[in-house]
Amino acid sequence: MNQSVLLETQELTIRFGGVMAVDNVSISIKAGQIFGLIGPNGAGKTTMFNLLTGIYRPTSGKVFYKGNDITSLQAHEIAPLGISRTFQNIRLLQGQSVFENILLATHHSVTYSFPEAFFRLIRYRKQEQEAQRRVDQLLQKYQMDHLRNEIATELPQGLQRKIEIMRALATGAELIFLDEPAAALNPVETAELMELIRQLQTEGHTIFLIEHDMKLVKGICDEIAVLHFGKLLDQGRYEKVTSNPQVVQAYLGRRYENAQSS
Ligand SMILES: Nc1ncnc2c1ncn2[C@@H]1O[C@H](COP(=O)(O)OP(=O)(O)OP(=O)(O)O)[C@@H](O)[C@H]1O
Repeated sequence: MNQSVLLETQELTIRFGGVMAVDNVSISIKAGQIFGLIGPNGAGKTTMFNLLTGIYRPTSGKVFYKGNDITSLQAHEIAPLGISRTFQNIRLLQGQSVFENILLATHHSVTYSFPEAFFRLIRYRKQEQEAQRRVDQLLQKYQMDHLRNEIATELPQGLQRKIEIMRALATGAELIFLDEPAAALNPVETAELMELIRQLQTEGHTIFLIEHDMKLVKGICDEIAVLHFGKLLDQGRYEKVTSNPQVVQAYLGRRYENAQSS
């Protein structure tokens, strides 16, 4: 596995009024890792994702991707760098097929230059055909082609999550953020999700996920970080971090016992 640092935060901080939602957090994620972010409700995990994907601008601190400072970039500038995300609440388009939902995600990469206005239609059609071909390839690769024309929002939760992940893949993302991907999934769906995430890692993707399901975290994460009231309590391998008394006291308790008994 390539162990170079892919994403790094330095003393990242955001304050909302009197709340330090993310407070001086420095973490680093290596290329090819599955990295988990855990912590109690309201600890700042989703805010951290929002900072890293250009939705929020930090009060102070820096974000580096492949060694480049991306702190001040906006979401539409970050996605083309090869960073994509899924959300805590599944955000698929109502009434649209699986194919259309994934195709839409490719549209940020469809470009045409102004001086070529006359040829724009031809160019657009070509790019659209290429995007459709890519989506069909993805559907085949991840055994979803039989669901191509199904309405995405009518499928079981596990498949909807998978479609969301495929939307992220369709953008060509190298680094994928997953915000509570196992939320609302049953144990079979969670096991399939873990397999999919492992497969993505094997294919060279780096995964940064937020999760409360400690069996999933223990099962697939190479490293984890723990947030508590916006502060980083610890970062490192699962066994080391989960034996840190501060972490146990702040968050783990029963969750940790459940994961250990698996
Ligand atoms: N846009 C905002 N404006 C004001 N406060 C915010 C905003 N976004 C987040 N917060 C606050 O920041 C803190 C961290 O919230 P965040 O949603 O990041 O927590 P979390 O760790 O993702 O929690 P959960 O596990 O419940 O999803 C909370 O106190 C929240 O109310």
